[in-house]
Amino acid sequence: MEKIELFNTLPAVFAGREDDNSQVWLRDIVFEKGKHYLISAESGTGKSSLCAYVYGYRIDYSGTIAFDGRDIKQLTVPEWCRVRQSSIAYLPQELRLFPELTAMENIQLKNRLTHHKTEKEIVDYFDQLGIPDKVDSPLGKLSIGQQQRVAIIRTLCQPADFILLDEPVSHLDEANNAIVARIVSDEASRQGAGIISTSVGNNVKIQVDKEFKL
Ligand SMILES: Nc1ncnc2c1ncn2[C@@H]1O[C@H](COP(=O)(O)OP(=O)(O)OP(=O)(O)O)[C@@H](O)[C@H]1O
Repeated sequence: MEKIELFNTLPAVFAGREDDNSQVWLRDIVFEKGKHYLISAESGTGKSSLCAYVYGYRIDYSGTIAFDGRDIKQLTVPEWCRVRQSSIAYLPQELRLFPELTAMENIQLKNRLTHHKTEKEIVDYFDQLGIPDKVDSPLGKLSIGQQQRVAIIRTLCQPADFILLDEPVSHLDEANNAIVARIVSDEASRQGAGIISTSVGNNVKIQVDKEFKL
């Protein structure tokens, strides 16, 4: 997938609103593979909704979202499966991890489907992110910031044209933010992938090609 486009898109919940100040809603914009886009906004302005639309979780919007010119509301279930297997890697804001499984088991749920990383590469990520002792810990016993790092590793265990990160460092300190920025941009460069990240202020410190205010 080379590009994701939005044409005059607006969440249904905002219907009737002019949205003059938004650089995303009710505008025509394009996200190109290989570039980093930051979507910054206040709480409640629709960052997570936008991510859910692009990942196909929700369709409660007007206007059109297109992958390489194709309206995504027309995609079939097998096409959505392919998108999620090989085109878009997604870090949801609410992480969507399983508390009763270990950190590694959570990641392997994804990686066993994609075979994208070796176990050693995954353990290396735990080391780099400062949680080497948490590999076999039940996820529910990790702090929220540690859980966020596990979810980031899981996101990287997926081939992608676009890496979609919904508030990826909201629970992390500056040092871990910098580490996440490095490993995400390394992975994006390896694959030539684009990055779309959202932020309410604490944005991941990856050089931005274009910022949109929601
Ligand atoms: N599943 C949903 N279905 C319909 N409307 C929703 C849904 N989730 C959120 N909304 C509404 O969409 C609007 C934007 O919410 P959203 O979660 O996208 O904002 P956000 O910018 O990500 O906020 P935050 O920074 O607090 O996470 C809110 O008015 C919210 O009530």
